[in-house]
Amino acid sequence: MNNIILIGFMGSGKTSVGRQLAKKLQYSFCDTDELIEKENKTSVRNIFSAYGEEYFRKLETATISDLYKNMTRTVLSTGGGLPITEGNDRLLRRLGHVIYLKASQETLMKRLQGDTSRPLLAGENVEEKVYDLLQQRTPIYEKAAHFSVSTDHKNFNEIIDEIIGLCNIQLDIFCS
Ligand SMILES: Nc1ncnc2c1ncn2[C@@H]1O[C@H](COP(=O)(O)OP(=O)(O)O)[C@@H](O)[C@H]1O
Ligand SMILES: O=C(O)C1=C[C@@H](OP(=O)(O)O)[C@@H](O)[C@H](O)C1
Ligand SMILES: [Mg+2]
Repeated sequence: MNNIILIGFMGSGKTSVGRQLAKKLQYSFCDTDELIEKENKTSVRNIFSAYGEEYFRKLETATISDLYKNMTRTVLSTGGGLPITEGNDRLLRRLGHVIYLKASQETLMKRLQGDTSRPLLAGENVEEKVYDLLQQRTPIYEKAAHFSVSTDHKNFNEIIDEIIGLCNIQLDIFCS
């Protein structure tokens, strides 16, 4: 159980917090979107437009199923919709500590402003889309996670230190 899994809504900071957390812990870093893009040699946006959301969800489940074999000392950031697919919560929890990065609608709107990489938020009425998805998904994130961390008005270091505290990880500090 020496892995940390980050879940939460688009824009909650899973990818950016995960990368910095891994660096601080000297852990490996993986992001399910990045693994899928590498494996399929194209962007998440292209996969959605060419094959649809359902196909992308199958790729997500296959990706986390594969990781179980040899993932250790790793921070895994997930795509925001990954825990929504039935059964994925169980797959995530057997990989490690599952942390839900929470953010308010207001914070998310600020962080997602001008984004063009997330197909579910493309086009008009982004605020309404975020609101509806947040209503649907919040209880699922809460149920899937071992711990929740609010990210509103917090910088990356504050969030990272909170996660480390929750997972009870002892940091070895090497002075040279
Ligand atoms: N705590 C934070 N403070 C300020 N900006 C943040 C914070 N968390 C995330 N961001 C910014 O929000 C945007 C989305 O973050 P990202 O890590 O891609 O989220 P996710 O992977 O959850 O969709 C990025 O521009 C990132 O720098
Ligand atoms: O919430 C979602 O359904 C999605 C979130 C995205 O990842 P981020 O949460 O890292 O933005 C990416 O997997 C895809 O666009 C779908
Ligand atoms: Mg991400």
